[in-house]
Amino acid sequence: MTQAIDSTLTYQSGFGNEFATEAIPGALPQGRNSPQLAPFDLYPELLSGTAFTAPRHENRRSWLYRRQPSVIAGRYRPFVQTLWSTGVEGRTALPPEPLRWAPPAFSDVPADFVEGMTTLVANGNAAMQAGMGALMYCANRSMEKRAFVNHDGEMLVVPQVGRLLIRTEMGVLDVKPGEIVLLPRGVAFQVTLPDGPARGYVCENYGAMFRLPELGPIGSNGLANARDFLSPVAACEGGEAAYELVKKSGGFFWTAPLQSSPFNVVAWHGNLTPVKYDTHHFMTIGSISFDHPDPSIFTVLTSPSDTPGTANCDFVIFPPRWLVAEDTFRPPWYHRNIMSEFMGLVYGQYDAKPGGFQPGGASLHNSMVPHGPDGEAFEKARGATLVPQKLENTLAFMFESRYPFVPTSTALKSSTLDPDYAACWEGLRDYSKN
Ligand SMILES: O=C(O)Cc1cc(O)ccc1O
Ligand SMILES: [Fe+2]
Repeated sequence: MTQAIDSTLTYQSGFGNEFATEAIPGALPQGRNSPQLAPFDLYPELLSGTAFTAPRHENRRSWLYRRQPSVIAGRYRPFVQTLWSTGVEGRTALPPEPLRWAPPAFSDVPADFVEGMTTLVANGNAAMQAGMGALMYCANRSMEKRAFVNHDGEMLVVPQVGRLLIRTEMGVLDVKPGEIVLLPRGVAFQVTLPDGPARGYVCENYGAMFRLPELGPIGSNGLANARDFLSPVAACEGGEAAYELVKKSGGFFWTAPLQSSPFNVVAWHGNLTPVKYDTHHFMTIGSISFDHPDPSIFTVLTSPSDTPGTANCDFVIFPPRWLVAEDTFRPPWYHRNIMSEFMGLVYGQYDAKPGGFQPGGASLHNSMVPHGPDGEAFEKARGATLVPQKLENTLAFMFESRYPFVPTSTALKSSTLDPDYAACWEGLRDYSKN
């Protein structure tokens, strides 16, 4: 009952499609979901990602046909993971100024994807299904016979260093820097590191599931196209190997022994599935006349809140693109935003911060905190000859949320916190006095 995993994995394309996939032909019941006896005596199990009664266009669920139901597990005991915190823990007095972190160093202490996770900033409350955490992982070993399930939110993973081979209940995904992967709430997964140490960013989204943004006047194509999202095919793991199941629930971590693999789904159908997306497929839109547009044109995925147009979280990328705007200050403007901005850099340079913002680093510009291009970027842009210019080999991103982020005490105490970030704007002198 095993489907081989190799570097040429098969995927199904589309976002939110009704998929149907069988590791063994005939494993899906036809014309019904839960027959008295399912093919091969598999157990039908429903995974609901939205309320049963969610509107049809938002409703997400999948039927899994598995060798044993996921309720089979030993007793749960507490599991220690103190760096991965959830939501806003108490009040932290935070100066209303920008913050920036250098990339976290790889350590020799063995850590897998779960052990190597650290929350930098978070907002909201997982139990209230609002808000999100922005985390970074630094992993140097695979999750050997360990599976992880997150009850608190879906996980949007943005690898920055190293490939991730992610086995999920629905199948296997191979993800590298430049790609992203979205792991639904409650789906078991296991991360192995085929190329050695890995580092990256995670949005742990406690709120409504990420979806593609509306395109409005852009029309029916563009930005992230639905067909470029790839979902795994069913890949049941064979054998009776024992596993450890680690769960995160209500901000607490638990561990339970499993007698056999939780990746025992032989077939599944439905529209709730992990997906990966290669950001190179993003159809970027920008100004071909004048003025710097709002960064919402770079939205890949959005998690809405109850207020229209005011996201729980927007996932926004700054990919390679041409700058052609005339009579325009081309980098981002100086601004204050009611939305809160957490940023990371996967590779290359970010045009507003040519120095100081390093790949693997992070920045936080919270609600109403003034920010914009650093002195170097400003000087370059105000004097630039405005010929068409291509920004190449660059990928920055933003988790933008309506809820201000609270940094964790770990993040505030970290040696990676830049004590001198504000200095990057010191050179912005008053030119009007000339
Ligand atoms: O602050 C930032 O660097 C992110 C950002 C980019 C942009 O082009 C416009 C607004 C904005 O917040
Ligand atoms: Fe900004």
